[in-house]
Amino acid sequence: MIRGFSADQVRAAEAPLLDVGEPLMLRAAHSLAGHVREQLCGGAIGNAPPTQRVLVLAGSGANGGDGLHAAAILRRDGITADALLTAETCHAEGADVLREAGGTLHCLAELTARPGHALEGLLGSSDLVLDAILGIGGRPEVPGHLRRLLEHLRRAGTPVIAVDLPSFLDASTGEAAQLALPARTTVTFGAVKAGLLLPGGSDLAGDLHLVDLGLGPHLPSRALVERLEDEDVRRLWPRAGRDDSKYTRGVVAIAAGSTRYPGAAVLACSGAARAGAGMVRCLAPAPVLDLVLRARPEVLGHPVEDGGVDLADIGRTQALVVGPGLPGDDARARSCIDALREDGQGPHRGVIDAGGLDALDASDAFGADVVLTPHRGEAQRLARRLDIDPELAAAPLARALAEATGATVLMKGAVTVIAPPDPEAPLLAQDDATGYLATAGTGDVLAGILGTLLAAGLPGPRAAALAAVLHGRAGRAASHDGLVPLVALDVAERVPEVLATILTGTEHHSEASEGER
Ligand SMILES: NC(=O)C1=CN([C@@H]2O[C@H](COP(=O)(O)OP(=O)(O)OC[C@H]3O[C@@H](n4cnc5c(N)ncnc54)[C@H](OP(=O)(O)O)[C@@H]3O)[C@@H](O)[C@H]2O)[C@@H](O)CC1
Ligand SMILES: Nc1ncnc2c1ncn2[C@@H]1O[C@H](COP(=O)(O)OP(=O)(O)O)[C@@H](O)[C@H]1O
Ligand SMILES: [K+]
Repeated sequence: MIRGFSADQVRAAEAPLLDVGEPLMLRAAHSLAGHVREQLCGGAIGNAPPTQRVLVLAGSGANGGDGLHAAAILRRDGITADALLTAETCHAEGADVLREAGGTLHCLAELTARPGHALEGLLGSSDLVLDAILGIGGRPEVPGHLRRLLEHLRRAGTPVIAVDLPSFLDASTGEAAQLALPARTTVTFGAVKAGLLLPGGSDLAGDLHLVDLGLGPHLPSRALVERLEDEDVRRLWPRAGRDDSKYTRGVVAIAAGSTRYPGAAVLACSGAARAGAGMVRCLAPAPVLDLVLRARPEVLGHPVEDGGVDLADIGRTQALVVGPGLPGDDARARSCIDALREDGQGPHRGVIDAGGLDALDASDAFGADVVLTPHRGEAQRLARRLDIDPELAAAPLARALAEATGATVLMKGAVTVIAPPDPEAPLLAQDDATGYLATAGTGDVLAGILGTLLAAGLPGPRAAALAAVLHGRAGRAASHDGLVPLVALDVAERVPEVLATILTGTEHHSEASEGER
């Protein structure tokens, strides 16, 4: 598990080490320089091709200091590293050691004041840029004098390593300035910053590489944000045992599909079946069931008429999925929501998606094992009805909806954010997907996968994060790692193979960490 902390939490954890004189900046700089060497020449010191040049963009604070120290270390290893100072002041000790090591410190204000293209010339001769303009003290706004620099680097596509975090990113919330530089890798010090895991920061960070500075014992036991990795999937995934029956493994009932959107039922039932439900029931009008059973003969069909469903009639069910392909006024939406409510007949675990979300009102209250799965538009519509500011960013919007409904909220997007109803519990943020998942019907598949995990008895927030991992990875597999388009049913069909890869640990996975996840 990757655990993300706020800027204040990181500063508080660093304080006792700095008080006793631990050389944290030097340690950070050595690890950073090591990483740069690895990028340039596979880790062999003194072996860098002499033509490759590193340029450190150094701001006024300690983040700039990390970059300047790292440049000096690289120089001492025979790698050409210089600095471009982006502010009026810079980290004095870092500047001294880089000068002593033979490096040049260019000044941005001077270069831009010169006639001609001195700045572009310097940038054009750099093979790798270290972004050390701002660290955890940075605000997500770009001052005017830095625009030309950032615009040029974005256009040129020069590889960037972010020092601690991409500059102009809020370390705690993930909010980023539009011109912030996307990094190939982020080398982050002491602890992963929460903003690197959330929408905004996660889009900029590239591969995460955590440098252990010994902060572990000083970090709070609760992180702000968590992210599941393969080892977590291996730990949490429900396995079938010798004593299991289809009922003990979990029965999921899915109220989905209508005359207008019949395919949604096929997709949701396929997601549920492929994720390993003991049994999938589908509650839908007869023509929809006909379609579902042609695609998935293993599903049990429960025909419904206009008047909704009597759940007491359908037999044992551990989780209920309601909403894919339902108009908000479909009678199944209200009867299933009533069952899922804290004061309802149960089951008290399930998924409310799509049309189900549009049928919710302010009086509906749930427990944490009910998961709402809105995309941004659905979340905003629901927020308006619940008197919540619909313009909030994804994470605070998910938090507010969870608090208002008592349910877990899974907010869809390139980064999927999951808010448990307990405001003190960490958010979960998964970034496993591909833009090719932005195609009709993939959300229906996700609802089915999640329904199966809830039916197996997993707690709402964990089930939601696991479903997001599986769904994102299946999307990646179906699109050949983001190379070719996919259709929603492909995503369901790829779930078993992706799961097998994760459970057997046969795929290279995130390199985040030198110990402190
Ligand atoms: N502490 C430790 O033990 C260790 C810390 N380490 C390193 O320290 C880093 C934190 O350093 P830091 O606190 O000096 O903050 P940093 O982000 O470099 O600069 C903040 C300055 O920038 C300014 N500023 C802010 N936003 C701005 C904007 N949009 N545009 C322009 N300016 C802006 C702001 O000025 P203000 O405007 O607020 O007066 C302030 O002066 C951390 O990320 C890690 O790399 C490592 O060495 C390991 C050990
Ligand atoms: N740009 C993107 N990158 C990665 N995943 C995405 C992107 N856009 C959407 N997704 C994912 O695709 C799914 C789309 O769900 P949804 O919008 O409900 O689709 P539908 O209602 O058509 O089934 C969600 O799981 C979402 O996280
Ligand atoms: K930085």
